[in-house]
Amino acid sequence: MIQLNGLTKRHGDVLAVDDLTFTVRPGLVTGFLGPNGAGKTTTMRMILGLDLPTSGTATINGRSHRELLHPLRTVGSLLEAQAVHPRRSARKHLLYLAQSNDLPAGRVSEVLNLVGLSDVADKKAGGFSLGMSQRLGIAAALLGDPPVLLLDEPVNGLDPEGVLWIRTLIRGLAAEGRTVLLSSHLMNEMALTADRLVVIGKGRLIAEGEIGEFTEAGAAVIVRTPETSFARRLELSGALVEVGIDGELLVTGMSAPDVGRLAAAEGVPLWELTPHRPSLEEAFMRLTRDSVEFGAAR
Ligand SMILES: Nc1ncnc2c1ncn2[C@@H]1O[C@H](COP(=O)(O)OP(=O)(O)OP(=O)(O)O)[C@@H](O)[C@H]1O
Repeated sequence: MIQLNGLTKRHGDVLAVDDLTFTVRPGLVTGFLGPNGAGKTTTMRMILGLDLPTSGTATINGRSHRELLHPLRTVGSLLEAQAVHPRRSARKHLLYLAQSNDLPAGRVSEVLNLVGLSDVADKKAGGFSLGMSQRLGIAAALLGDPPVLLLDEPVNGLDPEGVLWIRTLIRGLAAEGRTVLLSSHLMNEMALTADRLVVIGKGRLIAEGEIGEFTEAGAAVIVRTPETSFARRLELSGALVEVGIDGELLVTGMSAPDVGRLAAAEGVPLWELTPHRPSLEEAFMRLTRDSVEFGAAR
């Protein structure tokens, strides 16, 4: 389990992370989302003891990272910037990590096999493609067989086969009871991989919950009718109505059957009555539209 309590990080004038409190539970994949500059990497770096909080705490299974005797046995991580010596082979890199964490050398071959790098294990890591480097990073994260994993943009640079591979791997790790915190900008991928979401913007918590709750919250009914006064009639019955660019009504707060019943009772002809559930991407854009650091003018 990962627990954040009032976690805050200030870089000069920038409040990169602002009083974050949330829990990442075991046995689930928790997606960590936010627009560019929201503070995701800074939060992960503080959980991993790479940045010191200005205030607040981050603990992994009840301890701060610096209290962990053999960190790789408790938490594995993949951060965007990979620190691998370019002239060192994948195997040597992992052996070095294993030694410094008192892990058996035999574990190195196991993780190389698990990530599909056995054939290139003795090649210099400097010549690896982005996808191979990601796989090496994942091998390092899994080296200590840790109960907690933090993965920042793990599908970066992977081809479709690699993306499917990592999705299956991550889901399997959570199914084994591990705690997995995963950040990604790819919403479709997140929708397929995560069970829960934590969304932040400008360093602050915006929302958290089961993935289905995010799309349910934005559920609407698309209505087309030649009767322009029907929008007002819907509002008088408690619905919220937005008019789309083609004149269609986007109705929230009322189910499709109730819209249909009201139309029938009023004798209003309907040309369309379609329940609409937003994609995770639409739900995310709606949630974070006030927290985008570098957005296009609207
Ligand atoms: N070392 C630093 N010095 C000054 N400002 C920093 C530093 N690190 C991060 N920031 C600022 O803190 C904020 C949060 O950055 P962070 O990289 O954590 O966001 P992010 O959500 O990971 O973004 P992205 O999705 O673009 O990777 C940004 O405004 C960033 O410019």
